[in-house]
Amino acid sequence: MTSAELFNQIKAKKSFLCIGLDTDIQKIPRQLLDTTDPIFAFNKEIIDATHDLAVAYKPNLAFYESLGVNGWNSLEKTVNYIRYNYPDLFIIADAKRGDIGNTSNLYARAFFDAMDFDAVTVAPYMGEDSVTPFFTYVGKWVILLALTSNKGADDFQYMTENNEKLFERVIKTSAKWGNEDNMMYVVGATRAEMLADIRKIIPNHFLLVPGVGAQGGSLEEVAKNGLNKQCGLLVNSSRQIIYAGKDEKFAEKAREAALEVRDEMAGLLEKYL
Ligand SMILES: O=C(O)c1cc(=O)[nH]c(=O)n1[C@@H]1O[C@H](COP(=O)(O)O)[C@@H](O)[C@H]1O
Repeated sequence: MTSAELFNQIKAKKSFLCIGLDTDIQKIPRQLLDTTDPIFAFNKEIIDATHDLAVAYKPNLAFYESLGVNGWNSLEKTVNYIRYNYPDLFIIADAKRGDIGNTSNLYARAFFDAMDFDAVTVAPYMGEDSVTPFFTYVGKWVILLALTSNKGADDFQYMTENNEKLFERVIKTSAKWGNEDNMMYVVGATRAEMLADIRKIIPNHFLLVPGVGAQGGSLEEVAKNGLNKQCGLLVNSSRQIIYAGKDEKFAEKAREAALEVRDEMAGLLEKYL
């Protein structure tokens, strides 16, 4: 998918919402536990109830890998379900990978060939040859961690040399490895005050912004500082949406929560775009 195609979807849906499928076997409604694949059953209902309000879904791999081979099967079924039923949606493997080139090649094959994800989150620490193998798959994306939403972001990401913070250096250097149609950056919503500076370095790239909802980031702040002329934002919310309801009406409640976020996004697109 190109950035222009993504923007078309955003305009049509008046939404830049990415729903995080952080599906936790201990949090899903009990009645699903009797089905053959509770994780997939939960995801399917959430996706069916929200697909017209979101432009992307982001399964976080930890929730699937922690269940062993069954989790991996649920993940694959989820990706295929979205791909075949709602082909316009953008699917992100939140895997935070990256290794020596020879190994990154196989991570790329895993997410883009064995499975049909559109994008994978990648950690920048190992540098260029750990990232570029993902670009061999045309139409697929790397989403590089730049400034993360967690407290630990303070440990390294703000280190400064010659007036340049480490995350700014990561963005500046890595922007040369790819382009605006195969590379996005993660910037936490809890760090929205840095978005204006980040936009000076990469005015046109898409950003994946997690940290609204359960982590307390402000959607208004993110939009005000982060929107560009092609929207340029995918804002992720996981727990706030998928666990909005706990009983048999969980999918309906997830839709209500997603609708609330989508309506706010529609207003922000009108206000700032
Ligand atoms: O790469 C990510 O998606 C990510 C980066 C980051 O800086 N912060 C962050 O929360 N995430 C992920 O985004 C999701 C946030 O979930 P909620 O806090 O429940 O909305 C989780 O899957 C996190 O792993």
